[in-house]
Amino acid sequence: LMKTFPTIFSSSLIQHELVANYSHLFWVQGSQPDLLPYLLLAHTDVVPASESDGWDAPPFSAKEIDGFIYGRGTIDDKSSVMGILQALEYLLLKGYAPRRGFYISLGHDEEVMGYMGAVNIASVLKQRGVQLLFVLDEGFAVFDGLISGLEGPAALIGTSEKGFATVKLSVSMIPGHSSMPPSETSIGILAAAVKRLEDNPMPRLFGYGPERGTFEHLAHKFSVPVRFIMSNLWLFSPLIGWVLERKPDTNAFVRTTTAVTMFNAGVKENVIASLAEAYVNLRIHPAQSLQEVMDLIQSTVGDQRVKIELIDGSDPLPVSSADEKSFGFQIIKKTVLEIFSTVTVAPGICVGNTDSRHYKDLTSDIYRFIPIWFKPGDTQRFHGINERISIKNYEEIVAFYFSLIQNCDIQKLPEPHSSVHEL
Ligand SMILES: CCCCCCCC/C=C\CCCCCCCC(=O)NCC(=O)O
Ligand SMILES: [Zn+2]
Ligand SMILES: [Zn+2]
Repeated sequence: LMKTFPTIFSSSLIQHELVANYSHLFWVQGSQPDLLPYLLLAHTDVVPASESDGWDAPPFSAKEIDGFIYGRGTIDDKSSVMGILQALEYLLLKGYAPRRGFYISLGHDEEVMGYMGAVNIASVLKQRGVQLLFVLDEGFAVFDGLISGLEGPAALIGTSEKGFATVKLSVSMIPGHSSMPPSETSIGILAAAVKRLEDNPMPRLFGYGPERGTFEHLAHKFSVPVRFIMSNLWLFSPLIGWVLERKPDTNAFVRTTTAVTMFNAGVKENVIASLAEAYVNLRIHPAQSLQEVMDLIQSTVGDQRVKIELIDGSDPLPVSSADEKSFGFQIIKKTVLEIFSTVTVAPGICVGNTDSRHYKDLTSDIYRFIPIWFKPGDTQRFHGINERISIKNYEEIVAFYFSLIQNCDIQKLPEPHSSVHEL
């Protein structure tokens, strides 16, 4: 970073510090100290990737194919790390000095919950008495063609994020010779418990959380018969929920999702396994609590031999403002529309978790959005194979932050236009 962005690291306007050895915190001084600062967030770590899973290019090669850069992290979250810094480097080179000061925080362990990076940066800022106007992190994006009937792309700005639970299920039994097996093994008991969880998804809750506002915002962009349905969610929520749950990416809006992500058991082919363990990762719909989810897991597993432990978890996050007076939301929206004039901007509930949740004591307004385009098939690239970003889209991301930083320099939002009736 120091080699690529020399102006940032030598600017007298910028203080840079390392937190918890590997996370970066930048303070960009504004000329008007009375303006409340904001925070741009991203992270430098990535989830693992293995070429043998079927990548078209080695996952750490950043190889360009047909206008796309392939590599783990190109979506999550290097485009944002580099986009923010590239935009700031350009601005400084042009002689720009912001009026409103801002922080840039780059965590190093977001994919393992941010307990070292984001947690320590948030605590440093808290000790310094910092209050933030808003926080902008990764999370949601521009979605194009993911919901049938929706005309044109939609930029969803995450005004909240789902809660989560990581639950360990385990079954222990006395090991023995595989030639004299008991009628049930630890592996069989655990597999049956896991299957019951997969066969009995958490209840459909579409319409009971902030996702309702998303679809109300988007209603006018649906083709005519669907528009009527979307405009009457009080009546049609069950029907829409039923349609959305058919695809994994839209099912995430509908309910608490249940993903069995790890399963380990056995040490040798002729020994009855003494221990079988599985990890289940759930993302909690805003209309449910962590405790309610734990109770449902208990009753669905319904077998005292399966030990159920909550390893980590949190309730869904508070909902940030998205009205006409919301500085952060309106500035992000304005900036999106400057870059992509044809998209519809709407608030949404981010289906994954982000470092931004660790900053909730420093601000009441947290937004999750990077202007990355997701077309059909692209959501599977997130933590999956062939993660990639188009060079054009990367330029748009840089342009987005370049513009956003300048747009934040206004003192306050212009007054909303009064209607004739109000006059
Ligand atoms: C017009 C509406 C279409 C909506 C389709 C939404 C599909 C959502 C697809 C992708 C977004 C996924 C966001 C996840 C961001 C989380 C970042 C992350 O990996 N955090 C770690 C973690 O959650 O474990
Ligand atoms: Zn991420
Ligand atoms: Zn991630």
